[in-house]
Amino acid sequence: HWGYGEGDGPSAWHKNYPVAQGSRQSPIDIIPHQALQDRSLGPIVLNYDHCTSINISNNGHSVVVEFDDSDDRSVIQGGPLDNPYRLKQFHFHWGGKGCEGSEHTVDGYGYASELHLVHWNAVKYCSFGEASTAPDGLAVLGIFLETGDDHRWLHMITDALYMVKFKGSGTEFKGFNPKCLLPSSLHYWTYLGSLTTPPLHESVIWIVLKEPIAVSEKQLGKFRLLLFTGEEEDQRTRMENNFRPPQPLKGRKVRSSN
Ligand SMILES: NS(=O)(=O)c1cccc(NC(=O)NCCCCO)c1
Ligand SMILES: [Zn+2]
Repeated sequence: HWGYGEGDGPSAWHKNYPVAQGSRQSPIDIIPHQALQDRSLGPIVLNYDHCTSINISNNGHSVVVEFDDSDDRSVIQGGPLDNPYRLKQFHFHWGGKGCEGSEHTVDGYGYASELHLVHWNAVKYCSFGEASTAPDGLAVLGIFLETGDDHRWLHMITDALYMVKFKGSGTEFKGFNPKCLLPSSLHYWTYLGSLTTPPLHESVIWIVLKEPIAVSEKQLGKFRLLLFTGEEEDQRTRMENNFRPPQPLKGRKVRSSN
């Protein structure tokens, strides 16, 4: 199976997932000065009000909060999107120390972590699974986390992490609205890319917010108490550095909201 270690990490994924060397892989290094200012790009609109979080779990690659996606209560629309896309889950990628851990980089610089809010096109497709293989099937909102002051709401997640320490563990997690994790500005970069983990489907319209949110080193440290391994395994491997490095742009254009 795939992972982030020596033998099973990002440089080995192409063996089982040849699309790893495809033409629209993610993440990428975003170079702001090369992004195209596109005045036709409207604002991102997030309707997370009647948010329907269900559970939080450790899938052996990250910590994931899943949502009830049986209707259009929690959607993202506008910006580069032709339809509303339904919120399915969010998860994080992080490093082992300060300066690296995000998947996208900006002018070659990484952030300590990156939050991915994953949405699917329920107008055109019947399930997340079907959408995840379609070129316009998914929309992922990426938010950078930098170390600084305590984040006033992130504790709601970090306080639950001890309950999902082991791969395969999960617990109820109701009433969490991810709107509280957004920065003040919704200015963004957008480009066509892929899932950043196997199966690496080239099905994602990426929307990466320019403004990071601040979280404390203490809060980030709690993510590193999670394990890649299950309770029954004797090998206890700390969950950290679960990020894929930037992939070749291969001629793609990155657009910038104004
Ligand atoms: N990291 S990401 O590109 O936002 C992303 C979004 C949605 C799904 C995935 N990857 C997967 O679902 N991989 C399937 C296996 C993971 C759980 O075992 C990655
Ligand atoms: Zn992700």
